[in-house]
Amino acid sequence: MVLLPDDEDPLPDLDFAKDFYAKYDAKEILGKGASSVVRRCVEKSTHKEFAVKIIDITNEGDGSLIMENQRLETLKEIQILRLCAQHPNIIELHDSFESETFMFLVFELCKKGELFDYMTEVVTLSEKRTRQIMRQLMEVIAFIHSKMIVHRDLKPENILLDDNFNIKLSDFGFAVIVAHDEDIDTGELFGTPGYMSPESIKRSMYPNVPGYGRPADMWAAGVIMYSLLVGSPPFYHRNELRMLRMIMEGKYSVSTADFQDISETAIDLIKKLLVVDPKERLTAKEALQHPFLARKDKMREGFDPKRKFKGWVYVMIASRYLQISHRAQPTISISRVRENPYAVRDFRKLIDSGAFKIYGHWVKKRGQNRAVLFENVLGKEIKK
Ligand SMILES: Nc1ncnc2c1ncn2[C@@H]1O[C@H](COP(=O)(O)OP(=O)(O)OP(=O)(O)O)[C@@H](O)[C@H]1O
Repeated sequence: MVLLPDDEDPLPDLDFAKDFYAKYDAKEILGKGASSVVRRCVEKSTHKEFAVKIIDITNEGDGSLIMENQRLETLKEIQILRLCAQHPNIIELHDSFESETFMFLVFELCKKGELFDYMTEVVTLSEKRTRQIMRQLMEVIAFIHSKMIVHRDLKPENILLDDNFNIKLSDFGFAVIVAHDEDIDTGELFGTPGYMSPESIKRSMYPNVPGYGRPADMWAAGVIMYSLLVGSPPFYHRNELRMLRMIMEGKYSVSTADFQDISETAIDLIKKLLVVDPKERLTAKEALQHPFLARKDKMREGFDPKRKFKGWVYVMIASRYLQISHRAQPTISISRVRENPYAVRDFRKLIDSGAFKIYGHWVKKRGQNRAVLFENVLGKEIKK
């Protein structure tokens, strides 16, 4: 057993992993999965950093019982990752090793971690930032779907970010290759409840409904887009069965205070992704043509004095407008804030970021306004 000074988790014995140790130095733990540990590692020949996913394929510490399923699933994941190797927004599998008891998958290192953590940190993303992420996500989906690969577990936890905040789709553990869009007809539920499509849930409940396929990924993309803009998922209920029912019925809201600052174009794309009938749902190629994603954000260009002068004129006009509108802004009355603090933009941001810091991003549920929590405290104080 090998132990690094900074963690308690043992590294696989040298004997079990000599091929890996011959090429790499294992470093600190980056994260853990259900049956895997991910560590930073350094390639000895190039001194380049990578992330190695070490999967234990035994269910006895001594390696006596090989979990053949785990091994076969990992081999299938490797095969799919190799098929996707050319895409810049898919995590690159650099190397892989198999010993009697462990499998080692060496991936490019994504230092910025998961999109999920980034969302928890920033609460909500601007439309511009959402557009950048969703465009990359749709390009990746269009790419894998052109190869008839269905990811089946798209969610912010499986989207890693590189140093430049480009997305890297990871975790192809549930991915399958299909021939047609109704090919996945297993009664077993795959994926993560909040991101599951209505058709995959129905398939698991009723044996005589059709199977599902690529559109299931587009549903998950809709859930991700909603969560990026709003900061909470569209479908949530503490009772999981109720949540699954909400998904099957496509019951979500785009009319709460959360949507006050969100453009019609963005809402329109969400609505066209979160369509219950998979045949009516946008494909990734179609989504890329949607005005929200097709819109070009201004790029930095070379110096142009005429444009620069024009820019200054706009700045002057805008600052004058801001001065006027600032003066004209209604003062926020205490009674208005007491009545509904969540309706006041600045308070909304404050409540959101406070709630996120304390509870994490699951706290905000559909139908539950976080202002209620705020009001309760305030109410009690007033009564005193
Ligand atoms: N290439 C990478 N670069 C940086 N961090 C990574 C990389 N791959 C995984 N991680 C980190 O390691 C953690 C565990 O990864 P892993 O893929 O094993 O997780 P998981 O998807 O939660 O597990 P499971 O495979 O059981 O579903 C992730 O949460 C992520 O933060």
